[in-house]
Amino acid sequence: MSGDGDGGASVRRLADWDADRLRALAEEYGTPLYVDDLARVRANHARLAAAFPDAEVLFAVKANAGAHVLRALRDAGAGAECASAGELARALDAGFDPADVHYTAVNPPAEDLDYAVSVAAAHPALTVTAGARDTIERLDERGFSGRFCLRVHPGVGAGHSESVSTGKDAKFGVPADEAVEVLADADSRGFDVVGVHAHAGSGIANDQLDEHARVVATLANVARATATDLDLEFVDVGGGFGVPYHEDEAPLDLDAVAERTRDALDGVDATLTIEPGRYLVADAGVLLTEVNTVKRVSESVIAGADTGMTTLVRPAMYGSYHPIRSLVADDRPTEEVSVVGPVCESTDVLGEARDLPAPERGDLLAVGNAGAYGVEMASQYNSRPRPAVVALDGGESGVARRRETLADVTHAEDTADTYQEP
Ligand SMILES: Cc1ncc(COP(=O)(O)O)c(C=O)c1O
Ligand SMILES: N[C@@H](CCCC[NH3+])C(=O)O
Repeated sequence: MSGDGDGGASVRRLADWDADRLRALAEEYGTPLYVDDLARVRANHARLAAAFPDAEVLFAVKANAGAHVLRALRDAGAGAECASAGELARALDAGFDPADVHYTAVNPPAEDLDYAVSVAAAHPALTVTAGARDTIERLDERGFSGRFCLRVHPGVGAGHSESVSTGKDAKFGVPADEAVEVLADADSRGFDVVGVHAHAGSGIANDQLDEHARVVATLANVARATATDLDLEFVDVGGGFGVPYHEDEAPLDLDAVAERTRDALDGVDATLTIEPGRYLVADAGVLLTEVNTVKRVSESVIAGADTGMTTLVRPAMYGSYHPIRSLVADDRPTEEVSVVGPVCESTDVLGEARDLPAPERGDLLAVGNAGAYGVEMASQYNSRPRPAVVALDGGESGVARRRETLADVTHAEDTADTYQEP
């Protein structure tokens, strides 16, 4: 793990992290602990920006909304794509210029829309993206007349699993064959129509570039069909750029993605916008957890760790693979180990049948690629406080998010009145 985020390397594997540094961080801050390396975030942004030199890059805040990450990406020159009022507030707090911020609503609650419309009134440079006729009407009802982008349902999906494919038979966007009419409607309501958007799904791999290209081509067709009536500023082809989770998986061929994107745009006269989340932060983060229980059940070895699905839900939720490394001296014999958490669910597993040094109580484990959709999807299920997050930057480290306490778990409840009043 070098201080420059491993420079231009297109992937940082879990094995590349400095074990001594991770052990020292666990010692200093305790476990479970998320570690986000900001140098790596910046390196990922620089590589992406180099592959898409003419594109506007918006960071999909949902992947990791920590202020440390947002500030690092803002300073690197990225904008922000926000899926909720909360993400919008966090992006503005982190100092993003509203001109570089898109609020991309999916059937937004009324409070979200009220907030977004008020932000748009105060900051006319903000772009609001909607993917339903209802959302357009609800914006109109609130007097919105700002920069507007239409999310299109392209009819083509992609991603690491069916559950994260958004482009086909899903709730997102207006069907592509209705897009021209809906854009004209938004225009007639006085919205400043500036763009079209689509997102195929999350975790697009090298063998899904055809799907990606079809999504881009669909948007390009919509843009061309409206060109005489509307002066579209940008075509936003979404995010979804995948990263390798398995140790032997090849990195995404970013140049190929960029080339297929340019080809599919086929000369459309508008800025290309991309909104990656995972690609910028996944391999910049690890989760550190300590083994507190070792069991040998039949032929299996189970290492019970001090955290699991409440901290990193992806394995339980999608069956996702995250690399796991034991940070103990590697002179122990290797065994096939399942790493499980402390939650009362059988799916509370961080990794199954991994070749690891025979586990012992007190071992420190690192779970890789935890920088995206890790702490963001953490919960307090089983009344478990969420872990701390530490930011690394070169030789420096500091708490980016403090460890929650039991008081944080109960603070929204007025315990004295519980069960007293209806
Ligand atoms: C609209 C939109 N943009 C961007 C993203 C970011 O996706 P990823 O983190 O896979 O790049 C998502 C999530 O899938 C999304 O729904
Ligand atoms: N949360 C998902 C990705 C979905 C992103 C939001 N559309 C994951 O962890 O892979």
